[in-house]
Amino acid sequence: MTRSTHDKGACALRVGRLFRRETGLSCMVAFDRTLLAGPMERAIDARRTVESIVAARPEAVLLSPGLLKRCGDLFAFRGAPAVVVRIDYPMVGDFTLGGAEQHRLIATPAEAQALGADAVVMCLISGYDDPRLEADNVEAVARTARQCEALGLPLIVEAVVWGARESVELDAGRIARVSRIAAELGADLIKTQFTGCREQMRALVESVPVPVLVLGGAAMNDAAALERFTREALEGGARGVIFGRNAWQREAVTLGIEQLIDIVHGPGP
Ligand SMILES: O=C(CO)COP(=O)(O)O
Repeated sequence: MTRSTHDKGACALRVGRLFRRETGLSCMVAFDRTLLAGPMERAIDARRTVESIVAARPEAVLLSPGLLKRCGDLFAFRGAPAVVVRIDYPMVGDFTLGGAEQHRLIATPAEAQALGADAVVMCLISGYDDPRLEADNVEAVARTARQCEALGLPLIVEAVVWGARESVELDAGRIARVSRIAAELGADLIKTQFTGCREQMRALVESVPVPVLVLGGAAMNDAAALERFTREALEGGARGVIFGRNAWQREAVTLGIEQLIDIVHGPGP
């Protein structure tokens, strides 16, 4: 078997493990915001938050490299969620450095895999104030995709319209554009924004040749609104969700995530 055949198979195998067999969908929890924001409400004791997330058994949990080092043992049992590691540091929006946008890699795919990663995440951001940053970001995604291919490690690209040049209003066309670019650069999965419109999600999904997951954004604090948002995205063809604050900032973290899992997959037997 040639190396490339083997690696393509390894990546497909690992991508498949991120989805529930019965539904073909995935409910992931992103607990990586504190990498950029520092301590946050309901995430002061990071290990406790990870414990509460893992107890709900989502398909995967997204963590920073440092938190995986401190909390990896919480995933060391059969049937535990997969571990996805963020390997970049996007300084945009609230996270600019002294007001200036930047983007940096913080680990290689091989380093993340050595920590126990089943997949890695990095951003492709459309809308930096300085367009050269977008070019650098494109190059970093492409280089990382080639490294992931050599390891058979899935690359999830968070393809988003975020930077200083973008308006706050979500633009479905621009989101679809950056998602397609991410897939063409070599992403195995896309994590992107959802405008709330099923038809716009359908158009995006049809134009992107890899599975699409939607991110959650700021906590809605409204279970019905969150359910509606999730259902519309899935009806639009999204293969799942990867929610952060709308998962771990809920009042009862484990129960809230269990409810989210039921929305995605339907109630258990
Ligand atoms: O995109 C995310 C960070 O990876 C998810 O976090 P939020 O849902 O809290 O925005």
